[in-house]
Amino acid sequence: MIKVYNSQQEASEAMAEEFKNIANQSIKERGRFNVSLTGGSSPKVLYKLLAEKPLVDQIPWDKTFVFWGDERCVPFDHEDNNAKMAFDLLLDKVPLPKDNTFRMDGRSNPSEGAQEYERILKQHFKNEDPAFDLILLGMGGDGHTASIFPGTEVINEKDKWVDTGYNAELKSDRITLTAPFINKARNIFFGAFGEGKAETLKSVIEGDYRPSEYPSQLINTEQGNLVWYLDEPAAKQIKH
Ligand SMILES: O=C1O[C@H](COP(=O)(O)O)[C@@H](O)[C@H](O)[C@H]1O
Repeated sequence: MIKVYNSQQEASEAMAEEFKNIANQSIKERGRFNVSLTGGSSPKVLYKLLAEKPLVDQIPWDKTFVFWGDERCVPFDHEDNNAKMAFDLLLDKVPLPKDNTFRMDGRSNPSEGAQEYERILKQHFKNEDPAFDLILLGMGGDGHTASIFPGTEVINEKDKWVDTGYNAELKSDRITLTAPFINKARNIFFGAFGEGKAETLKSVIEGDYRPSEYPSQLINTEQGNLVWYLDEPAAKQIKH
């Protein structure tokens, strides 16, 4: 489903409302809310909104478990660290127990970091279907999502839940959830804002299936809801 709003602010308000609904529904049905966060620019307004009243008081943070969809292999206090951004804008401002957060760490060895994160996920989901209640994703201007970049090996991964990624432009190692694991989620929100995303969005949503060029095309939930939250400038080249 594609939802288009006048601005990133309006789209983020709608995402925040749905985030709250999914959190409460998940806790009602399964006792906890498992969410995977994204980095980049697209979730920043959403994170701020979730930390503000009234929403902050409407989410049962003590039953919320926070993971990440991808991470850059940089120290936690580095300005490019995805988890740091989420802590700064959201997680440090809400009553979320610190033990309920699970950061990726690939600083010393990305491959070992990916294996370790898969072990953490398997332990967390050992008594239930390994499906996130909600995964937040962004889409880069090159069509990547999480840290699944064009032309990289992780695009073809079928079995692992977590793998290494590589950003050739920045020459930086990454850790990322794989597309098959992301696709198990009950809900996936893709946020993309600004005119700079318009052309790539058209290729991803309406173009031929070429996932090695546009890895975001790999994302397609098996059993859940996939919603694109866009602003008008990002959506200007697609039918909606
Ligand atoms: O490198 C990354 O980029 C994507 C997209 O970011 P955006 O700034 O274009 O929204 C992001 O989803 C991912 O978490 C991040 O590591």
